Amino acid sequence: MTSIDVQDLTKEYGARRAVDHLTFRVLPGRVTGFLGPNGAGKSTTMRLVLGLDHPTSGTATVGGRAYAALREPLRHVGALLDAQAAHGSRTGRDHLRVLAASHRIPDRRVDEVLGETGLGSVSRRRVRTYSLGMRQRLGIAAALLGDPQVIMLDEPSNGLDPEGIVWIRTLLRRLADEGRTVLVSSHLMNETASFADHLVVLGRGRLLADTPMREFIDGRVRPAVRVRTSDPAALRSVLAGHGHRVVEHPDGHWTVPDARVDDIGRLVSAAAVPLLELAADEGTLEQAYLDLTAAETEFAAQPQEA
Ligand SMILES: Nc1ncnc2c1ncn2[C@@H]1O[C@H](COP(=O)(O)OP(=O)(O)OP(=O)(O)O)[C@@H](O)[C@H]1O
Repeated sequence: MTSIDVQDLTKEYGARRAVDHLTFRVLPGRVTGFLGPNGAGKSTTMRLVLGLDHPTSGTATVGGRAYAALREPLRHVGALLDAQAAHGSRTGRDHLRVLAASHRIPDRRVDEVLGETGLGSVSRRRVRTYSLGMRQRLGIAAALLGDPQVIMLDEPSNGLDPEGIVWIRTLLRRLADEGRTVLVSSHLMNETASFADHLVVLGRGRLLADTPMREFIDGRVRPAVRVRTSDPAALRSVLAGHGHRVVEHPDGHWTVPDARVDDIGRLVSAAAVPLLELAADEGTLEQAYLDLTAAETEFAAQPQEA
């Protein structure tokens, strides 16, 4: 089983502790979203896993071994940390061929990953002419080159167009379904919610959460019901009669906080109140995340004095 294991990991840069006694495990067969405010230590953790930096203390291993101890590491771990890493004067194809040659990976595989990442038609152009989205795709192609069991991507949706965002979502799901270990950092909550099964959340270098995504949301966002009626007086009366508060929105829909859709549905239909809409208002990852990280954000905007 090829997991990423981070054990009591600490990294200090001078007086600044970027990663602080961090312990978590990323398991195969699912996509783990890696979240945290700016400066929380996500990239540093990924760099430590890849042996690009040395921990002050603790360990980070892949399949039980330090990255530096892996022979032909691209065959074990594929990573995208910095989309600008490719040489601008090389073509995309040559960039991948150089990487492939260093790991005895056949050129055939270069063409496969170029096709898979949609870069086939631009593969003979120099990287310096690539858009940010194309560079991201090239970085992802490099990560996939060695057909690794473990994939780590730092902000892979960055610069991708809507079609690219759908593509990356499908790719991540497929990689997890193939039994690979997939760790993906992102600042985009809707995006992360669309592909992650599990979350690891950092704040100021420490672990804030390591839970399945559904539990993460349900544990922090209370259930509510969204409702719309053509008879507001009747709806208000039946809900108030059963002790429910309502929040009325300008577009005409109401929210009933701390309520379950089945209960509200029963009450309203028993009272024969006409309904135009009735739905469970499920919490979003964004709501849950902001609730958790409110105290951990180093660079929040300050309210302006009037
Ligand atoms: N090479 C370095 N030298 C000094 N400080 C560093 C270095 N790399 C990271 N840091 C500091 O460590 C902390 C964690 O940074 P890191 O880039 O890991 O956070 P992050 O969660 O990836 O942030 P972001 O979401 O903004 O990418 C920050 O305070 C950062 O300034």
